[in-house]
Amino acid sequence: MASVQVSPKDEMLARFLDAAATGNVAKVSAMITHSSSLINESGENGWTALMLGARNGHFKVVQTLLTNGCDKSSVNKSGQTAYDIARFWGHKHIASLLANSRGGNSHHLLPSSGTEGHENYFSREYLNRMSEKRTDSPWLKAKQSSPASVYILFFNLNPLVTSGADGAGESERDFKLCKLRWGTVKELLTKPGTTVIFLGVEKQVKFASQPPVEDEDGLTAWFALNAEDNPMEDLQFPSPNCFFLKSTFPALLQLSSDEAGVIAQARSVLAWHNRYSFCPTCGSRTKIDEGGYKRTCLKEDCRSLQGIHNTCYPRVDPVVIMLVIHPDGDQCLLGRKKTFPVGMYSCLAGFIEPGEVIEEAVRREVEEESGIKVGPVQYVSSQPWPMPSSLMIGCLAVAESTDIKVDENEIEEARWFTRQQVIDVFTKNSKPAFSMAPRQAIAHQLIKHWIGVNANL
Ligand SMILES: NC(=O)c1ccc[n+]([C@@H]2O[C@H](COP(=O)([O-])OP(=O)(O)OC[C@H]3O[C@@H](n4cnc5c(N)ncnc54)[C@H](O)[C@@H]3O)[C@@H](O)[C@H]2O)c1
Ligand SMILES: [Mg+2]
Ligand SMILES: [Mg+2]
Ligand SMILES: [Mg+2]
Ligand SMILES: [Zn+2]
Repeated sequence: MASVQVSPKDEMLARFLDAAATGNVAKVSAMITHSSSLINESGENGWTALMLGARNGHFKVVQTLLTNGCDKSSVNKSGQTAYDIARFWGHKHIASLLANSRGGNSHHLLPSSGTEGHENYFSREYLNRMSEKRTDSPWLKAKQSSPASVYILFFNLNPLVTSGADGAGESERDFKLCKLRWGTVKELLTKPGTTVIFLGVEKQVKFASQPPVEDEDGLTAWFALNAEDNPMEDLQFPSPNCFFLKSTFPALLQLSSDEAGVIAQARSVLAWHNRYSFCPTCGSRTKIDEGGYKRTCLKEDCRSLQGIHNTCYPRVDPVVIMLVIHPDGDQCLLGRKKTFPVGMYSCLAGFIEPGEVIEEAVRREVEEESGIKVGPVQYVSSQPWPMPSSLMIGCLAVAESTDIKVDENEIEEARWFTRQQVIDVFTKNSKPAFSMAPRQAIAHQLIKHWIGVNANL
């Protein structure tokens, strides 16, 4: 009996399809490098390598084929695409990968809701900054000595606060800013190491504790002071319960929303003065201008006096912080730094570099820290983080790969957590898989946003 002749071409195709069906990524990759036309060839019943990889749940095979330009739209003799097959067999993240790479769009994994209504801790603008008044010296001078003006005091960049809750641990307390009057701080204002900045005027509502003193123009100005030496001995404080916060974190997270916003502004500007004592261009002495919003070099021929220079103004360091969503849409990537409390995981974050847009910074930082490649990025909300002057730019992002490889210099571990594990942490349903950053951190709000929007929590 004559045996059926198999051509070398058919034999190669059979080996290629078998490699895809059994998840042999190395072989698939090697064969398409050697013979690129194989990639879209079909065998029995019109099944391509992509369909076989999708059928058997081989994510990396599918990914390799897609990366090498495989046609995702081909159908088998039953009219199914690789995407249909992956869905039918329940390989959700392969289906997502295929769906996303159809036209390269995985935006459907991102919530379509707007970002209005997001208010993060440290974000509330309680004061009207009135920047136009910063150059109005007579107005500023009058406001400084007005009995209606409010002073908040810092020592070592820690605010003077009062706390009602006796005996409670520092982290559970509700701190309130001590609002001082000119009469109390006027001696301090004359001391050489004291920095004073104008914060703005109260928008409308006054703090209940504030005495009803008003200026003629009806504007209550706020100033912030940073003292170089501990001012406690020299000053008479209105309440014996006033004290300077000892630690910045987490104590600064225990203020009311109104006061946290004022602290974000004041602490960042004061920290800038504290750390930029001399002209960054020539090293000479500087003087403080514009209500504390500018430092001008005192050396006449300094280059920083020619034109406008960012070295003269308070700095803000933009940081991207992102919740990365798995291609299956049902998991998110969280990491932990060595310094985190045991069991705590949070969003990845990193400073934006010069010449970089937000989206690219998200992609670079995620890949640097976790090895994950990121596709679409969606802005959600932002948060000033006055330690000393970051602006956290909160985003959701969709991963295009899933294998984690952490940069151990930056983070200790990164993991995918399922939506259910995250929900369990929020609802305290069962033994949680991890602990969350505090609610005042934008990381917490980003995670909640993802869960809330997708799971109607
Ligand atoms: N609010 C939140 O929920 C939240 C969450 C995570 C991180 N953060 C803050 O985000 C910031 C950045 O995150 P990261 O540390 O992961 O960044 P990162 O991943 O970029 O790594 C930090 C390193 O970047 C370098 N760097 C570059 N520019 C810098 C700059 N302007 N200031 C300081 N270091 C700079 C330093 O070597 C530093 O060690 C941190 O300050 C952190 O406090 C806030
Ligand atoms: Mg980093
Ligand atoms: Mg980082
Ligand atoms: Mg970085
Ligand atoms: Zn100079």
